[in-house]
Amino acid sequence: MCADADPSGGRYRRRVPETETPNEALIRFDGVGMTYADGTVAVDHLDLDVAAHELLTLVGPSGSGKSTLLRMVNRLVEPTRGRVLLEGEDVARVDAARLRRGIGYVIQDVGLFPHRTVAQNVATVPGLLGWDRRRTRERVAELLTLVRLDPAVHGPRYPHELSGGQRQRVGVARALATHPKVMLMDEPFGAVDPEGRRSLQTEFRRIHDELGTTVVMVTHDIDEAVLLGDRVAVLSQGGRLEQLAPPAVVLSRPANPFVERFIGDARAVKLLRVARLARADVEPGRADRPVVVRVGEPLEAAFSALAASPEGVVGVVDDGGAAVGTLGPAGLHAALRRAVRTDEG
Ligand SMILES: Nc1ncnc2c1ncn2[C@@H]1O[C@H](COP(=O)(O)OP(=O)(O)OP(=O)(O)O)[C@@H](O)[C@H]1O
Repeated sequence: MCADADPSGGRYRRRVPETETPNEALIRFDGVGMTYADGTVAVDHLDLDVAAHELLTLVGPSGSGKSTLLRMVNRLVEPTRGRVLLEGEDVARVDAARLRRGIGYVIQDVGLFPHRTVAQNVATVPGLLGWDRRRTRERVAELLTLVRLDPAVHGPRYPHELSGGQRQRVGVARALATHPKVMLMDEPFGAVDPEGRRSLQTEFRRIHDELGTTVVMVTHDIDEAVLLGDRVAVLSQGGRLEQLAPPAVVLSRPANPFVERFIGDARAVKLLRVARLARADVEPGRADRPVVVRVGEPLEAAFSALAASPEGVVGVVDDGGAAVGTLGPAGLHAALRRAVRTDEG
């Protein structure tokens, strides 16, 4: 399949190094189930593959088993049936401490050590692994810069001297310290106010695109799930997988009434936000129009620009600002159709 036929708009595939098989499963939930000691069936029976470099969001109402599933990967929960394979290896056979050192884990309130500075917090796992001071210091500075904190200013501070959003950034930096292949995130931005949350989400997406770390993220917020995920897994009670698909497909073709209800209102608006303009949608030529949109921008921007254009045509430029061509209503329609196309259907 060529990149333009990819329902994620090429976002995911572009990040996969060419030497790797794009759809190789890094994490496999193989017939997993979890019944807690009091008889609660959190997850009944679930099969699910997470591809290398993918950002998979697990979304569903409270009690649908999202955290239980996530915690099976780093063995904070041992499934009562089935197995979880990480790079083909049953995690139950891997020493738990070693397993966890290789997996980043970010939770809602971060769990930073209050009496250690930001820099010391980020250096926690490198310290456990015996990295020398210089290597650790360089890595800490690199990571704080990556999450847009200033190592000189924020590094020496204590967690209580930061805002909630900044603490969450430190949590992300700490989880990335040892270049983990996998990041598990449980409502990572849940405690942050809505405005800070949106900028953290955008930045986390950028970091993910840059690093290509495989991420499984739990959220109960469908907007967050479709904004961030390469694919979205919608769960209901008992860890039942109601739909697993790229965001544009979930939004345009919910698998059943449960998913439709869970998405709620404004599906079309959400779809315009997650689907992105690709070169294939553009009429090649000069972008000599007063209103201009960029390849890769959400279709929402193209839609607004078209609505504002008296002629119903806007210019399109690439990332570097070079002219690519023009976009009219037919191109926008084609872009939407491409976004919602799916191999399964
Ligand atoms: N240690 C436990 N003992 C007994 N039941 C538990 C335990 N942990 C979770 N559960 C139950 O398992 C079910 C799934 O819980 P889980 O935390 O995985 O759901 P969730 O989808 O992450 O929910 P939330 O969005 O509220 O965090 C719930 O009914 C919960 O009460």
